Amino acid sequence: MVVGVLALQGSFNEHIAALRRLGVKGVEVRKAEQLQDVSSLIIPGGESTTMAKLAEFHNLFPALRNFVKMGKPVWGTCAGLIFLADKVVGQKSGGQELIGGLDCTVHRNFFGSQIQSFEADLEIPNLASIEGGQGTCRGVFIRAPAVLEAGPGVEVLAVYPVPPDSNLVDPLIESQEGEKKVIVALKQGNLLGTAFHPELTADSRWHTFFLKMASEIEEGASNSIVTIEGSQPTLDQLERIDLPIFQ
Ligand SMILES: NC(=O)CC[C@H](N)C(=O)O
Repeated sequence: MVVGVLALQGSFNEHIAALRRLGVKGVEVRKAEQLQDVSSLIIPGGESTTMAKLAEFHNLFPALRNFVKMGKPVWGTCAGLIFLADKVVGQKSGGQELIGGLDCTVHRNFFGSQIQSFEADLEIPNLASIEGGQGTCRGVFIRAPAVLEAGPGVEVLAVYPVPPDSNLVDPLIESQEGEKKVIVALKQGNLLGTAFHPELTADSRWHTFFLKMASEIEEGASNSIVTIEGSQPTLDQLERIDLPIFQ
């Protein structure tokens, strides 16, 4: 399995570095034909309107949509999540092209502007039960989107409370205590979406989760994950690796 990382704009280098720390080779994807050489794809965070313009300029959308429709594993983080959503609100005037496929509505800048970026611990029971480790992960939210509603086929992997000053009328999830929440991580078949940036933390569980998901989807196929020769780290080594931003 070769993991492609859409490398038009945004945090593609950080995803490739996160994969490298797991001993997995990530390949930069900038052209439609390069999608034929990868079996899964990460769409990084960045700025979705700019990324969409670049994707349009390089005529990438038909190939990206086809990749999703073929059932290939795709993980969108932040702007990448916006790309994967079937419906987006809060777009710049004129909107932007989307890949679609993830049955949900995303608010593009739900948590506000750049200066309202924040970090928070997120409860991740499903992820922790599969990947082990503690029951929370650090969410780095940079001008982050949120999922306002999702279809029945969507598995919710993390939620976050709606800020009290939000003008959102009808969030999807209301807890027993009446607290309103939005979805910030979700999965539907071959598609994974996170509104935050796991590639900016030392916690590799979202990447290992995606790699497992991709392997499962590809099960039976002859190709397996391409590792960087001689660099497969032991768990012990992984713990000692320097962090890009947050521990
Ligand atoms: N960190 C991010 O990817 C921010 C995404 C941003 N809200 C957008 O519209 O594109």
